[in-house]
Amino acid sequence: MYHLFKSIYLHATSKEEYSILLLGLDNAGKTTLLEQIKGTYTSLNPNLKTVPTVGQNVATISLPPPSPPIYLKIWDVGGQHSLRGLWQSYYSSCHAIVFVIDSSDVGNASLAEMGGGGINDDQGRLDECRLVLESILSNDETSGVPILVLANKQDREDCVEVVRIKEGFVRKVFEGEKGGNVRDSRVLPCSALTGTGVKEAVEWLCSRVQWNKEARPPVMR
Ligand SMILES: Nc1nc2c(ncn2[C@@H]2O[C@H](COP(=O)(O)OP(=O)(O)OP(=O)(O)O)[C@@H](O)[C@H]2O)c(=O)[nH]1
Ligand SMILES: [Mg+2]
Repeated sequence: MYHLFKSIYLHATSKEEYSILLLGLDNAGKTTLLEQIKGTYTSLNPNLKTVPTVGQNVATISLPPPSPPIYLKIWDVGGQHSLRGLWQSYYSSCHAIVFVIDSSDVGNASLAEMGGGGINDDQGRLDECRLVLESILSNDETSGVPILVLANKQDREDCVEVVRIKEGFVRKVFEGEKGGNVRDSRVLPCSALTGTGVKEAVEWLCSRVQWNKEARPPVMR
């Protein structure tokens, strides 16, 4: 009887917790995004003066009503080339991935012919971004995991607009050979620095991890 009451009590008082993994090239804005999310959903002061991440940062948030009472545990990992090998150790336990792109560093001219840029094209880091996104999508352990692509730094004058990133880059990667399985995905604009688009991103994640909960069940906390 004790055990029955205990399990009823635990069920009534615990919340579902989902892990969200922030990935993307170094300098994309992952840590700034995590800080902005902390500032929006917790009483902690955001520190927007970031330094390159070596290792990981983590924050747990819950959304105010009418959002469902769940926790999102958000993992921010370093994006430098030498640190990307660590990413896969997070794949099997994450419930959604956010791929952050620096929209001012993907080369405006070359988006129309992704990967085929001539010598004078301003490629930015488009090719590197494509290879990294492809390697995430083609990993078996991310199969079926919802992916949100954030076209970050939309506050910058030299940014490429979200529709170009979506049509000229993301769609091609998802539909390409290394696109992996069909999965829930979305491309949204944001500015981690100013906070524009951050709530929309978190709300999308919140709904998608719950839709996918039979495939990737939450941890109870
Ligand atoms: N203008 C603008 N700058 C941004 C934005 N997001 C991040 N930055 C700047 O971009 C630089 C890198 O941001 P970080 O958040 O440290 O980048 P990161 O993705 O965590 O980088 P790593 O830790 O090396 O993987 C910092 O100077 C940020 O202030 C944004 O939305 N707009
Ligand atoms: Mg960082």
